[in-house]
Amino acid sequence: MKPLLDVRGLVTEFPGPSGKGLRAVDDISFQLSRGEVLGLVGESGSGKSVTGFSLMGLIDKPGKVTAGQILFDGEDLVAASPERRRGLRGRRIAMVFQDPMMTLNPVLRIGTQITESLHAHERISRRAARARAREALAMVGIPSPDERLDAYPHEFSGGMRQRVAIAIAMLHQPDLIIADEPTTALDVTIQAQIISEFQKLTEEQGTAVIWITHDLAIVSSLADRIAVMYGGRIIETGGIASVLETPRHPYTHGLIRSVPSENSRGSRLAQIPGVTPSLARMPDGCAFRTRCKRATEECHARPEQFGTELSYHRCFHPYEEVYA
Ligand SMILES: Nc1ncnc2c1ncn2[C@@H]1O[C@H](COP(=O)(O)OP(=O)(O)OP(=O)(O)O)[C@@H](O)[C@H]1O
Repeated sequence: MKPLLDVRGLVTEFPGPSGKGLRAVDDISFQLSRGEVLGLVGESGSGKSVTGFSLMGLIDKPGKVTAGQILFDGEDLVAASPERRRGLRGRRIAMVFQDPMMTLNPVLRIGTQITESLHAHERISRRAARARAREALAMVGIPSPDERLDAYPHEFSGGMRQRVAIAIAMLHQPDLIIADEPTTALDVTIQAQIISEFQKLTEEQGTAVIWITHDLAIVSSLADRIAVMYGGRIIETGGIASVLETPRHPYTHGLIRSVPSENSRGSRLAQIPGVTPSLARMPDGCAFRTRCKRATEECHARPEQFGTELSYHRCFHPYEEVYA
């Protein structure tokens, strides 16, 4: 069956100091089926968010997608007009951000924001839109939804604001939601509630999800597959159990073995020893070679992708050698 999303050789660049484009996303390819959940993980700066924004068509100038295709239900979004992309955004592809205020307007009542979002894509009466808005808030567990429709975003707690942002993302039953660390800024108990409710909703509606996170514990509990990013590249991808149990790339192995540092809210931020090179200084060949204790001469050449598209790794060294 045709995948819902088929990303082929995607490159997103920002201008570097010397005028040369720096690749924040560097030739990535992956597929996603309907209803499937892909965990996109990697250290800070590895290109996860830029991947999400590229898929949404939200890369701000002078950044740009410079190569590749994003086939969404067979249609190449890279080649699509800005109007077409706007028409898909929020309706068939939605995004939930770490900060719900990226979605919410601070000066508009929540009910108005939800009904405006409905009117943007549907012909619907004011009365019906208000009823839908009430249902949307109830669906994400907002108590007394009728009264809360008239509240402003600042009258909600951080967790409740994120629930509202999720309600807006789910409003048109999109085929795909890109969730960019939506719970990282929340307390751990609230995180767990929101993750499980989000998972329930997306499962019920058959929504495919790209869940962007530093936290391997989160992806292990909700993703079907995982793609591991480093230096803008996907260096390993596969089924969640096989990658987490038998990682094939030393970077993935390092992420799994690293003692995660916790932010003040208790989110686990994956970080392995050594400094991630800046985009301008990303080594050629295997990007990870400057931090890899197994690196040899051959790692200076760029590794070829091998294995099938859904399960490949880009380390030259045989598994036994890497983990000996
Ligand atoms: N607007 C921009 N202009 C220039 N460079 C950018 C811009 N946005 C992102 N980058 C660069 O792209 C690279 C990837 O950033 P990205 O935000 O995707 O990382 P990430 O993996 O999501 O990290 P984090 O988990 O910390 O959010 C970084 O080197 C970042 O500095």
